[in-house]
Amino acid sequence: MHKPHEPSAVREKPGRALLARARAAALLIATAFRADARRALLVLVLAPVVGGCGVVSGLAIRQATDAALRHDFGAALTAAVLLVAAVVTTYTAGALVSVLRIHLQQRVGLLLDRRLMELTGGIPTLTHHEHPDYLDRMELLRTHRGELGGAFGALVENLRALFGLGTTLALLVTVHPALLTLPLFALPTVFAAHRGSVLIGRAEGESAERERLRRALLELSCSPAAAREIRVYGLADELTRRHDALQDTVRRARDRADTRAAVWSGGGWLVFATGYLGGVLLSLIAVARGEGTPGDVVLTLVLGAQLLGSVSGLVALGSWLQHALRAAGHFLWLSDHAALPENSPARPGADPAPPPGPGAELVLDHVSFTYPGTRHPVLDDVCLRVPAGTVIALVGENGAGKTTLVKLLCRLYEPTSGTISYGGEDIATLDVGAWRGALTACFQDFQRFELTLRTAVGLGDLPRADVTDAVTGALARGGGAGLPGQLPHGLDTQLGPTFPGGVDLSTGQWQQTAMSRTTMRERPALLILDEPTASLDAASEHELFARYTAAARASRTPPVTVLVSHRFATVRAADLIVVLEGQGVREAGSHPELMARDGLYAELYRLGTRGNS
Ligand SMILES: Nc1ncnc2c1ncn2[C@@H]1O[C@H](COP(=O)(O)OP(=O)(O)OP(=O)(O)O)[C@@H](O)[C@H]1O
Repeated sequence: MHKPHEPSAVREKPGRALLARARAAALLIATAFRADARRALLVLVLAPVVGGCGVVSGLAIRQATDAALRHDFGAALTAAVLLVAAVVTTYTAGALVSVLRIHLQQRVGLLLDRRLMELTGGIPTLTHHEHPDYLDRMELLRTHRGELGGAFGALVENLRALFGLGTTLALLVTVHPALLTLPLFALPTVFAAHRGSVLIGRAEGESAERERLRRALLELSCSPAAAREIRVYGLADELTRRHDALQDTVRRARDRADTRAAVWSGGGWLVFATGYLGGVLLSLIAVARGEGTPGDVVLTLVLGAQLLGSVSGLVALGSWLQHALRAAGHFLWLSDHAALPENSPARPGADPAPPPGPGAELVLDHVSFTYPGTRHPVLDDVCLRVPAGTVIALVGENGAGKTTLVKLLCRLYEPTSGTISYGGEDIATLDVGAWRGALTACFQDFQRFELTLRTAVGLGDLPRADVTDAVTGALARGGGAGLPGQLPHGLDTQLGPTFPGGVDLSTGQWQQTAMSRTTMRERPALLILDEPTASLDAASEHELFARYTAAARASRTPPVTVLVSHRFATVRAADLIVVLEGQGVREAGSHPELMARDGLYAELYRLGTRGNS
């Protein structure tokens, strides 16, 4: 199992890093072309042109200097016109490149955001949420998401700077071949910047898990849901202390990396400054010996300064590019992860069958399940046969595995061994989307969708989400018939305090929207009710479940209804009661059968109803 203080697997193997960067660059260029092919092409052509303009300016300055010293007015004027043209092109084309770059950056960022939603939402099970690697990558992606958008811009700017550097060097050679060695003095600067960026990236990777925990504490402290308990238990200071401790370790690790990166960078610049000084001396000596013109000295000074600008620009841009490519690399990791066979909605090689229609038998055949990353099975060798139309209640102490069984039925996890079949078909071989479309479920920790009441209920059956009769029918079945009348704009009331004019509901009212959402699908094969009514009183819960089960039983194609509840007044009405204990089924039968057996159920029942007798 992953230990909190182990270095994260986010760290890259050096051999693979180059390939990963190349893939990331290809992803950015391809996304830019998908976003806007014409502008992407224009910016990729214009960027080198702008980069090369600096050299034209240098040539014009040399020409103007020598012509002025010769008192050649015509040649000096031509050089001046060339200089102005080069400067104007640099600024106008440069401005155009910047505008295009920003436009494309935004489009690329939006496309990648959208893809990110597809990737995270498209993984059919919840298993990936158990992987520390996945969580760490997501944390890094969240932190550096902004850089993803800017990544294409980093590529363009590097292209411009690289072209500028190349042409500057080509011209320096014409002054003195030895000046070609000048870039060698720039190499330590580039290496130092790369080294610094690697150190910073490594520190970020290694502290990603602590940073994720820090952020979780921050979110917890700001969460309205946690606000009451934080105050009642006086947790604010403790949360802040834990947050600060994590922040300190993260900051220390990152500060250490920043300092080491700065030392590398300073050393690199010192080497370059020495080379530049040597280059200028060389051209001065050449003029003193009559081997060059004063224009050459001016050119060396101008190009040397330009080289300095190009190299420093390239170094800064290079580290921008490194960060951007690293962010794109996290994105690619996620993309690869989502493409793994176990994360694919369809099993490889299988042609998923549609699920059998409602009104069929549900069978659990030797089902075992262990949560990923853990050792002990939560369910072990569970066998159950549930005929069509049965209302089955799952009972057991906290942690007995009731919700886990429900998650397996919804295919949010796959059994570690054994099969679950419906109508004779192993549900693992069915199309996962179609299987989920055939069931409906209300969970203990249901979602409070901050939408209009109509949509919050209607999205229980998306194709009919806007059909008023369908929504009001679902509200009636789900115990929320009175809700529209209690809200200022009826079905069209915006729910939730986040939105302007949004109305917050009581816990019971939120529960009614969730229960109503569950009844939007009219002919489900499987109806799952996993303690969604915990905050209703026992009598209301009993009445609601009685209504649900009566409607289910009256259907011509009755679903299997799976009920999880700790309330025995509700449970006793089920056709089949399954008591889970010690990873398996301890007892199963109807209420009279189990009471006659006088086993665990009878004991729990007596305990659960003692207060009511
Ligand atoms: N995502 C998870 N990763 C690892 N273990 C988990 C996970 N979810 C649940 N468990 C463990 O599985 C066991 C069964 O949990 P489950 O939620 O199924 O119990 P339950 O019977 O529904 O409990 P309750 O009545 O409290 O809702 C518990 O020991 C729990 O700690």
